[in-house]
Amino acid sequence: MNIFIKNPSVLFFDKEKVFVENKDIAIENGIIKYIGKIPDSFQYDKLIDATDKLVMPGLINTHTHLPMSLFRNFADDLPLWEWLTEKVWPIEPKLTEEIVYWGTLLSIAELIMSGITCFNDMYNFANTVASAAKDAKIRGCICETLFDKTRKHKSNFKETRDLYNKWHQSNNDRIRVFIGPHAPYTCSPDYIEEMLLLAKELNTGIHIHLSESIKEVQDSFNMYGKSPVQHLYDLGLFDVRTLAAHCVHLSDEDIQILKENNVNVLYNPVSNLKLANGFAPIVKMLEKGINISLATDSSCSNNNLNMFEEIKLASLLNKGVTGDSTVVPAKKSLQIATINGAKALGIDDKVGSIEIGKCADIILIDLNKPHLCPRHNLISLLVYSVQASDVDTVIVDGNILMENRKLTTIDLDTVMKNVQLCAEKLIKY
Ligand SMILES: CSC[C@H]1O[C@@H](n2cnc3c(O)ncnc32)[C@H](O)[C@@H]1O
Ligand SMILES: [Zn+2]
Repeated sequence: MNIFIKNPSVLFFDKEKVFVENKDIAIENGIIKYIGKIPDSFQYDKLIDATDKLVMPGLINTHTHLPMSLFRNFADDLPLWEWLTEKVWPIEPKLTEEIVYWGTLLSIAELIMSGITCFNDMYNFANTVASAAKDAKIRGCICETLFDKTRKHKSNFKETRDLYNKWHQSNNDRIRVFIGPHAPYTCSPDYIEEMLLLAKELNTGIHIHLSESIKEVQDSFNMYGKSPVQHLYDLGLFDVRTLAAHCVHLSDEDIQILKENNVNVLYNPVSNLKLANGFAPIVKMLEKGINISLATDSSCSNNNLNMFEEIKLASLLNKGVTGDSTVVPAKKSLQIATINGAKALGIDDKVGSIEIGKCADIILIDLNKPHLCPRHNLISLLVYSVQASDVDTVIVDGNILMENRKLTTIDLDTVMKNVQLCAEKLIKY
């Protein structure tokens, strides 16, 4: 389908410059074909009048556990270890493919409705997560979580290999597959080394939780005599593309290792606050030139998938923590939520910014709202004033997934009904 977006304000990135200009956009077969003057010869199937709308790259949520929408508001006000071992891990063995499918689809509806066009998920039943992503036509990276400690059975690599063979670069390259060691504290060194070999063989990356809590760091020193970052570095894990979620408790030496090894840090400000894990040293890492991207974590530790909350918090929290109101300015938060996510996932040649030749993964924000008036500065407006419900239209790979806030690929009433039934089956009140 060819789409003509007429008269929008458009958010552009040019290296470190972030700016808004009024330019028409033409999309041909999923690709941004023209920006600005559209040739009279351009034939389109769909005209979108974007007067009073702002077009920006779709948000990229780089660390999710999508099926955990089923556990929303089920385990709150607990520290990470109790949250995992007393509430979440006891209930996860009751999940089935069907339950996971509905939970994932609910999360995907929430992603689309808050302007997220791409996710990076870590969960079991990754095949089912991929099926839901395929059905909804959203872009996403998946991995089957691998544990060999704290679980009865060591997960084998067959599932990951099958997942890779079935899904990697499938659906017009909307779906990619990573290797998913859960964390340094749930995977033994030998097991991590085997995963590294697999990642090298399959030429893909690693998605892992890292240095999330003080307990994790203390346990690592007790067990290995070194920090979790140093431990993974010594195992050679950072030889492949690594996406490390959280990275809250880091020494200066850890930060240097992350920088020297091009580790991508997936920043989860709300989840880090809610589980009382603390504040990741984002300003220090940005100063070093580490690629920071943004994420929500799961609906069980957040308790939603609203990236606009994370964007605002990324700016506010780091000002509060450092006592410096100039750090993580609005434009930086917008980069962290879009192009930096694409860089982390290795797809910045395809998505993450509005550029000719890139895939049309874009969202339209309705500016005709009282809390968005007057419009002094559209970049500040996007970070400090916009709400997820202001997202009007969402396009992924040239497919319209939401128009005037109506989902086109998901029957939301059916999904919500099924999720409620599944949640009642899982959790007896
Ligand atoms: C079974 S797949 C993924 C695994 O990770 C657990 N999880 C969710 N959020 C976090 C987090 O913030 N830190 C560590 N582990 C987390 C989830 O419950 C699953 O068991
Ligand atoms: Zn997580």
